[in-house]
Amino acid sequence: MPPQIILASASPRRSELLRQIGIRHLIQAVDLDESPWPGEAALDYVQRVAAEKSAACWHASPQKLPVLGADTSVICDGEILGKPENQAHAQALLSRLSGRSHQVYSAVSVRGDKGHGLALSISQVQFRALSQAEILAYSLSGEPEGKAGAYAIQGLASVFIESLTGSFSGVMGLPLFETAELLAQQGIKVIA
Ligand SMILES: Cc1cn([C@H]2C[C@H](O)[C@@H](COP(=O)(O)OP(=O)(O)OP(=O)(O)O)O2)c(=O)[nH]c1=O
Repeated sequence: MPPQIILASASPRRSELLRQIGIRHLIQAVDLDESPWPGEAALDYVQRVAAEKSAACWHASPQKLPVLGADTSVICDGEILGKPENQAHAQALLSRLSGRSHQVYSAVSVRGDKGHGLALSISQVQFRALSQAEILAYSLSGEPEGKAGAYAIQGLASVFIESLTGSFSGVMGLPLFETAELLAQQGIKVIA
């Protein structure tokens, strides 16, 4: 069966989530400067970066398949936490999240012959208090690497999460409700 879309992302989580809903895709990751602009609000930032990822791939792509780009950011006290640079940074990020709630913003952008669609998913995640031993062990597990906020809801960190309001798939990197709506705009149906 031929691919239905191009996924403009190096994230294995996004590919896994697309597979979960049966969307056949090629992977063509794009390399962008993902730094926030000075004074840029987090809500604007995630949407801009998702749109830039799909645009870069769409303009470079010879196959005229719809292109999907996404961006996921963890926001604590209005600040974008980003991915950990090393284990010490991962521990610092986890200490910030311990015993409190934060937001996860996930934006999806789909471009195709039928135009451009952009959607945003906002989730609220409550972490229980983490001990120093847990923060250390988790940072050594390798799981924080490459993950916004230094944790993976789909992994071991699930035991830190007291509650989630919003979208599990959105926190993991690709909100599937919004994704299905954007794909439908391009004539791609997930179910019937
Ligand atoms: C919060 C959270 C994030 N993540 C991941 C999803 C994304 O891969 C990553 C956020 O970084 P992104 O910059 O959104 O994506 P990426 O760099 O992995 O891939 P690309 O830019 O090529 O699209 O964090 C999880 O896997 N689980 C989680 O619980």
